[in-house]
Amino acid sequence: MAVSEQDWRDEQTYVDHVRERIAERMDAMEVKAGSTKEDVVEIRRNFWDEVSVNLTNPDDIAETHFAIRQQAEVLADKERQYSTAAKVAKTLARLVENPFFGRVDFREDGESETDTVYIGLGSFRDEDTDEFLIYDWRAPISSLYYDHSPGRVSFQAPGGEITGEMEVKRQYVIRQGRIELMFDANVTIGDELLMEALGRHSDTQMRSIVATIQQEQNAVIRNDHSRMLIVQGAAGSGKTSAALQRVAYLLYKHRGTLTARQMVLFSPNTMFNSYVASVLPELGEENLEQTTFQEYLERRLKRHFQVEDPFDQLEFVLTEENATHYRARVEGIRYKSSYAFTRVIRAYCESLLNRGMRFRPISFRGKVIVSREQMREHFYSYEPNFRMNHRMESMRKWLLEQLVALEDAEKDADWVEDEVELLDPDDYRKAHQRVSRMNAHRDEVFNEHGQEREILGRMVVHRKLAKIRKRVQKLQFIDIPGLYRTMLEHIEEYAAVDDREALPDNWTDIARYTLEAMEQKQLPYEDATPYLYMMELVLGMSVNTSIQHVFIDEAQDYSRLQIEFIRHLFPRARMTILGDLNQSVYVHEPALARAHDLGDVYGEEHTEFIRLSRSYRSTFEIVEFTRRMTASDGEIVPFERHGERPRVIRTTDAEHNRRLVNEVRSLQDQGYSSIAVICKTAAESEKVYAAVKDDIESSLISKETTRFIHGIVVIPAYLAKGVEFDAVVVYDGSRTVYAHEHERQLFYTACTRAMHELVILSADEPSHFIADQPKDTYVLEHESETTC
Ligand SMILES: Nc1ncnc2c1ncn2[C@@H]1O[C@H](COP(=O)(O)OP(=O)(O)OP(=O)(O)O)[C@@H](O)[C@H]1O
Repeated sequence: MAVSEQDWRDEQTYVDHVRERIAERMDAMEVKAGSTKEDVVEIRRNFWDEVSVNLTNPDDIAETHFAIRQQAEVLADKERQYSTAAKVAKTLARLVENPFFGRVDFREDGESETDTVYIGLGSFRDEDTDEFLIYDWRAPISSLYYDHSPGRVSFQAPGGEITGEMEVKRQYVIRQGRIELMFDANVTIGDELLMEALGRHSDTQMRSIVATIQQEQNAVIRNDHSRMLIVQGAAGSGKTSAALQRVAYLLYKHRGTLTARQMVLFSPNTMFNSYVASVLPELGEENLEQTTFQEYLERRLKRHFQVEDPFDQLEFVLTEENATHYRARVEGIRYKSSYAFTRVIRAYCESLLNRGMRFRPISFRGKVIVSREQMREHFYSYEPNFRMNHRMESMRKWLLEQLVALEDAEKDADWVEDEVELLDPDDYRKAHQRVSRMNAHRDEVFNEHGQEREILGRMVVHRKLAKIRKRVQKLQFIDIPGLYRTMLEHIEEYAAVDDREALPDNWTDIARYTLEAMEQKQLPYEDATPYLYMMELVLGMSVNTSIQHVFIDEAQDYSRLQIEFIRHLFPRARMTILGDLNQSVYVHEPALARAHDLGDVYGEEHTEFIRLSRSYRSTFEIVEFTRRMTASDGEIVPFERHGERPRVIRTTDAEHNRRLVNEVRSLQDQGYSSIAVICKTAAESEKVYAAVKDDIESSLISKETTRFIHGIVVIPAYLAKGVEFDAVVVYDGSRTVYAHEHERQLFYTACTRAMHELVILSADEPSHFIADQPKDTYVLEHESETTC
């Protein structure tokens, strides 16, 4: 709807007025922040002058302690004031540039006056009139802007639902205080503004989307009742964006009780972390902790094994087809990610209460002091219904007692005698003091020398046993690798009758692959979570109770067991999982494949599913081409932003790399600066990079890359997951490269990274993932016809 010239003038006047008030506040804040900072410096400098330290007697000590605490509290309070002021100052600096992006005029039922609500990145209240000149985009009333068109509307306020009439919904693009675009929208968030946002070139960092959040995304962002929120959405439908704006929303809604440190995001790789790191700071919030599941596995298992990462596992699947154990391994990966295998692990651990627990003997100076048999006997002397965690606690206690008994038994041994001679004078002094204290109130004269000798002897043995004690404390007397091995070797005994069918025929080969790797102190990725799960069931779950919200992005990469594992790890947390089955590049069974079964992780009533079907990243033409590669093409809706149709270029081996260089150059000439040459594997990426690096300035991305790099990159498809580029050149989309069904998702992921242009080179006949598409969704060129 057109906006009149008078409206433009009025709105600009309002912008000017708001900016003036913000600027005044900024000046005032600067003065205040300056004086708070001076206070902080002053208190730090004079900290000890303000505290009188007197340690003469217990009363003085207590008084000194109290004075220090009081002074530390004053300092902490000032520091808090300063950091709050700094945060407000940052928000004001953002608001002065771009005070708001939306407006709704709302008349609440029963009221005669219409409120004009301007919506921006943060709230701003005029302190003289007590009027909100800008509302934070996360305020309850702001949801009107995201959820409704003008007409009858309602929103949820803390006190309940508020209904009324929305008379105007207006959107703005304001840069450095000038309104550049403005229009009235009558359908959700007007396409013009979104078009403007999506038409821009990509960046090294993801941007916030607050001005153009769509209704379906808003449902994800503001969902505050589900314990588990499962978001499934097409490539480019804004899952990651919605997740990050959701973090900002939750931090706003629960300010005072929730901090960024109580939230954690599991992401696909460290490069992705750097890509999304600027969104929350842009929204005026601190970043939440970001990690990868692999980091967690390695942290827990590195003492025992070198844990394979998912990328190496995938490289194996994509490149080692001729290996003798290929089929066994691929089937093993699938089976071990299934829920049937999780049940086997549980059944096995349950059976250990009756038999089969494996122990490591405890030896000291080459002599077994507690044998496996003794431990086994003790372990199985408990009542059968004595649970595993209680047994472990009792075993630990019992073994520590054995060590104390050993101190007693060994203290007079000859080797101890020798070691006593070598003790420090300080140890002698300590032993002497102890003896004096012991004898202080006794009338008889004791053999003080003998007493000291005994203390010193115990000291020697106690110290020698330190390592063993630590191992006992950590329950390292349980042979976890041995247990896992036994479970693999005798799996049929533990698979319930219903689950036996799920067991692959070639299980012996599958087990052998893992056992051989374990011999080499390596753990295949498909075994890492099952192994850790079994370990936790036996030794007790480690938990982190401070985390309140867990976000899992690219959730299609997780098995059901991994999701459950995370749930146990953070027992107090709510979980938001976001994924796209069409991008399941790994061969394991993704938990999302049976998303509705995930309802029982927290219970159906606490679980909600949301589907995002609009795809925003790529042009209409790219989405039309890619969506049919998936099984859910009907659920993927392109956004009406048009561009060129994808081009498939049939090359020859001899001309392939030259054509690649020409294509990249031509894309650069069209003004695209972020261009990805997407290869199938790391090995292919290395080869391509070596071949073209002298002709085009580019960077090779590997799993070790930690920063998202702008410019031209050569990258394996699986590492490009989650990120995007202005233009994508798929290095070789021929049928010899993308031949198998399990490579469909990889190919789809590669193609859907493109925002504006997609080019696919093909050194042979194009893959059937391309050939099966309707011919009018892409342009097929032949090298001979188009060589420039
Ligand atoms: N409401 C929106 N307004 C503006 N841009 C949006 C919106 N939603 C998504 N986008 C843009 O679309 C692109 C894709 O978003 P995002 O990466 O969040 O999608 P995704 O679903 O996580 O994608 P994928 O699964 O393919 O990694 C980003 O450039 C993002 O900024």
